[in-house]
Amino acid sequence: MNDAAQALLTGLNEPQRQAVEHAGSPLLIVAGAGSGKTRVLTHRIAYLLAERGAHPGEILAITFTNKAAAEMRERVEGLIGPRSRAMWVLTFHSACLRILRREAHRLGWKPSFTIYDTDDARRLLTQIVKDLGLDSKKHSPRWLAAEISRLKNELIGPDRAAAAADDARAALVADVYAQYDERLRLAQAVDFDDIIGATVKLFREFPEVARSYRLRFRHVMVDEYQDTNHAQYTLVRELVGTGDDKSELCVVGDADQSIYAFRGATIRNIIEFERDFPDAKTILLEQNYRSTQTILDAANGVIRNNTERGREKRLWSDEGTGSAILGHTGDNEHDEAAWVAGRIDELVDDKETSFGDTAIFYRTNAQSRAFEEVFVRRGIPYKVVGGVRFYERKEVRDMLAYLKLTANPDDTVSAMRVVNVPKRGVGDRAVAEVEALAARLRISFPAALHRVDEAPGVSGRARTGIKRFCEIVDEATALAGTAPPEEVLDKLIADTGYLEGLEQSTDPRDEGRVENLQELVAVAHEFTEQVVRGTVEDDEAELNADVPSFLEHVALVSDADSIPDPEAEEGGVVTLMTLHTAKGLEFDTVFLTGLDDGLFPHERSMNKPGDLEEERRLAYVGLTRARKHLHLTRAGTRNIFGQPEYYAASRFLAEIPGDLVKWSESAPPPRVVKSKSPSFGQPIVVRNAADVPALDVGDRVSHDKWGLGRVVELKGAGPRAQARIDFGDGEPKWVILRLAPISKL
Ligand SMILES: Nc1ncnc2c1ncn2[C@@H]1O[C@H](COP(=O)(O)OP(=O)(O)OP(=O)(O)O)[C@@H](O)[C@H]1O
Ligand SMILES: [Mg+2]
Repeated sequence: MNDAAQALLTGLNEPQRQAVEHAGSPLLIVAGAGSGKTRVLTHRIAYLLAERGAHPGEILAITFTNKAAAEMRERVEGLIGPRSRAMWVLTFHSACLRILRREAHRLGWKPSFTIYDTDDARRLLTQIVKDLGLDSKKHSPRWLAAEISRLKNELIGPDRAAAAADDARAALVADVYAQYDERLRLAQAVDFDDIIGATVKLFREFPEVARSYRLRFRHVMVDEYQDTNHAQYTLVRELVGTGDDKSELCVVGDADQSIYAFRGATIRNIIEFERDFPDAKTILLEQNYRSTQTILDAANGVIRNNTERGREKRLWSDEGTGSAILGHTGDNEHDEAAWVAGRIDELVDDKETSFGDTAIFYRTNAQSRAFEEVFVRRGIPYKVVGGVRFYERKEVRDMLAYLKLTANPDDTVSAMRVVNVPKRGVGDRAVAEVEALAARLRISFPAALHRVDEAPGVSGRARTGIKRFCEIVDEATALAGTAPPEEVLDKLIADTGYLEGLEQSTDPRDEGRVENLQELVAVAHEFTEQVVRGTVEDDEAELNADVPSFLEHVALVSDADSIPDPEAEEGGVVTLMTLHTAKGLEFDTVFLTGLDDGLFPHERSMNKPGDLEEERRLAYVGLTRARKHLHLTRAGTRNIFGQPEYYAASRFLAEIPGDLVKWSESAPPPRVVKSKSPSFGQPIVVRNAADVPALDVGDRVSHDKWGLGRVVELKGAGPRAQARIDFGDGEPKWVILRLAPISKL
């Protein structure tokens, strides 16, 4: 064995080493949390290259979140250097998208097809419910979306759904499903579930295509295998194959951490791996390297109560007993949050932890608010993962809808969204007329907008508005052919008059909206730069600094991606997130909050044993994220619609051996409050193009919020002028001069 390979094996225990060295038959690694599953995957990748002569291009490693994929890429690069760039270390969705973009023509799609996210899909369903004359209260788009998603995750198409429908409800779902798919097709769009389903379809209908990918990816690896659904499982099977040319498969997972049943995940895939792949080998890992024995004992105490568990595992740790788990029952949710804040200050002051190594978990997003309030007051830097996410904000979505139209002229949902945004006199009636025209000509809605003259019922005012809309989109489309995405966005923001609208608004929230648009342009610019520098994940330079690549990048950004990099800021920031986003991550200090029965376990899960077990797995995931300091808190009383409601302690607490937890009597005394009040900034000003300050590189400027800075780079002119300014606090920031509250010194 060569030295590089040898070095990879040291620092692994015996079963881990076996897993890394195993060759040939399919390999399953089942093991509890923190036992090094992900570590085995990354070392295996490096070992394949170092010892078994694999080429980076032959490796496909799949995981569930972009954050996890990025982390895996980083770890592999740490082991083997820049050669890792040619590897596909991706989420299921991005791997499939890459394949689909290349092969779309075989399925009769244009390569520029659009991705509809949850919100787009729901809008389309709302439209269909309306068109079919259904009662949207009885058949909510949300419910229909969930039903259709469930069918897609099972790889059941509209025809099969219709054939299998044995009651009126199922028949109705099948009907809507058929309509929905047809409209997606007309709009040249796919939803999230389709991304996987269509790739399976591609492989099944074109075996030679499947074979070409199989011959390319000789090694396929899947992390968090317990969370695969049927479609993803099938995809893996098709990709790996069963014949003589099959590739090597290695999956790792933990049945106790399966928490995505609502997306069709089934632990069947892990439990029956040996049946699905008859010559499979299974390796168990039992040593946990993450947590103290105390934390493990607590986690084991809880998960032991599940009946559906797959293989029995006995996790142990060498880290010693460590400190006791601390518990606190608040008087209400504010008291709970205050105790958490006090404890964080204490640990940070004692240098036991840093903000960046601290996480707060809760069952539902709404619980973050109480923590945010007290953190702001106490000056604890924090970041919420999830909630109203940047890409879900209205103004951001509006601009992305325009941008999508420049990439896909048939994108119906986007066109409907913004044809009258900002208002240009295109009312519901005009939209209905154009829709009728589209149906008559069998073309997409935006295509029909371009032929509005053939729709006699459209009023003169609406007609003018529609023509203006088409003009804006067409001009931006032309620009998109040659310019990077931020320029196209800039032009759209200017041409649509979106900013002027916000400027005239007296709604204080519109200030934030302007900032969000500015941020969006900055995101696009950053993307372009990364592509140019080659620091975006890059397979044979398929990502370009253009609108379609940018949209793809944006579409794939998931919650977990906004988790801050602890190195980014000294000491980092505390991360607040739901238990679902916490999987695979680890932190020195963890607060598992809201342990009130009815909240966690959630009351919806209490009547079905299967659902309760899923909640318990969620608790297990939460508990096992902690390395050293674990805290369990509850509010006892919570305000629900203004009324105090009393909650009993979560039943999971009773499952933790009592001697492991030290419950506090009262909150630690409040500490000196650091001043850091939320800023309610200046009213926004959108400058006329003529008033944009003339700047040169090197000029000193003052920004209302960020203070003094120096210009390091300039681009664009007139209304689109941007400057990159170094405020001396990390990466220089890009600002749009027309928007930024900036003056030259
Ligand atoms: N043999 C080992 N020697 C030292 N550290 C190890 C070893 N194996 C794993 N670790 C460390 O233990 C921690 C947990 O490992 P890893 O994240 O790979 O576990 P996991 O099984 O994937 O956990 P999860 O189930 O939560 O995803 C990591 O910090 C990892 O570097
Ligand atoms: Mg892992």
